[in-house]
Amino acid sequence: MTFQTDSIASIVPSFRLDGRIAVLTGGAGGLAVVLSKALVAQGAAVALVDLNQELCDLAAVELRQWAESQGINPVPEITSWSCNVGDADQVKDCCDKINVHYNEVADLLIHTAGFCQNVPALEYPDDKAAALINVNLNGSYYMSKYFAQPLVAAGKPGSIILIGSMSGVIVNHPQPQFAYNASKAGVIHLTKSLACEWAPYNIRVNCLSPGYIFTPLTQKVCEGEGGAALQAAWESRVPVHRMAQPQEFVGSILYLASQSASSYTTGENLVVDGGYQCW
Ligand SMILES: NC(=O)c1ccc[n+]([C@@H]2O[C@H](COP(=O)([O-])OP(=O)(O)OC[C@H]3O[C@@H](n4cnc5c(N)ncnc54)[C@H](O)[C@@H]3O)[C@@H](O)[C@H]2O)c1
Ligand SMILES: OC[C@@H](O)C(O)[C@H](O)CO
Repeated sequence: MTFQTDSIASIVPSFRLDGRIAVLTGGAGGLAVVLSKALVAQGAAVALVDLNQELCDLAAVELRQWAESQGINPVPEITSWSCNVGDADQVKDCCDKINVHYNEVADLLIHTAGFCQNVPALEYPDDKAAALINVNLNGSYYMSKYFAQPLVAAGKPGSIILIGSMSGVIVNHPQPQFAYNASKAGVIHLTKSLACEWAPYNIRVNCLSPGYIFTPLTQKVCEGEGGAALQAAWESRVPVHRMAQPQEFVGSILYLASQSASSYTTGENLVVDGGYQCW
């Protein structure tokens, strides 16, 4: 493959996503609500997918209103879909319906759906731990597989961004969460495995692994009993001494989504954690 370097456009990548169709799971969640704005601002149509239909519908309405308020014209098509990502049949059905609706195969998957539980391993009910691993790890596989199959059939390139966590490379302290940590370590290695299998189809698969972010996932812990002390303990272990805001992940997502900026990036786990894993 030869690359031109005779114009600015052939050297400086574009982060525009015009014409792309993005499937954004966990679409009603704290990280996705901000990422969805960035996707729409860059010109992508967005299909929000979440277990919580009501909140997902509301997120779609609010996203459209936000885009209009920002003068984005035309507003790319925004839709809302209900799906349990831990159920393979539901995932296949949802991916198929999105492609039929847009009359085109979606080519960008950002998979944020997932959850965390703090339970000591010796006391964790087996079915509860298995259910978490099913959603976080198997769900990442189901979404990737049923997103990729139609792309391969259509011979269209695409980009998959799975959301791991720094918990996939370190063990958080002091809260116990072995099932979450193991599920996220699995997501990171799933990323590498799929990247190798799907490179021949021009489908790049990468993982973004955040540190602690202020979203409903952490807010319910930080605002509960003993939450302030826990947050202080977390922040004392972060070199930048604070938690992140969701918008601090937009740059990484746009980089991994852009076919020109990250054309040679696949199988990567991008850890964005304020330096947590350095200490
Ligand atoms: N918040 C953090 O500190 C943090 C740090 C690292 C990684 N992460 C990861 O980032 C992702 C997004 O987290 P967030 O902070 O936005 O959490 P969040 O709780 O705000 O959002 C998660 C969303 O996923 C949805 N969801 C959960 N289970 C689902 C299922 N079975 N099917 C479909 N949707 C489901 C929820 O309804 C929710 O809308 C998660 O994968 C999380 O593990 C979060
Ligand atoms: O490690 C950061 C996140 O994955 C998450 O916020 C945390 O582990 C929840 O306890």
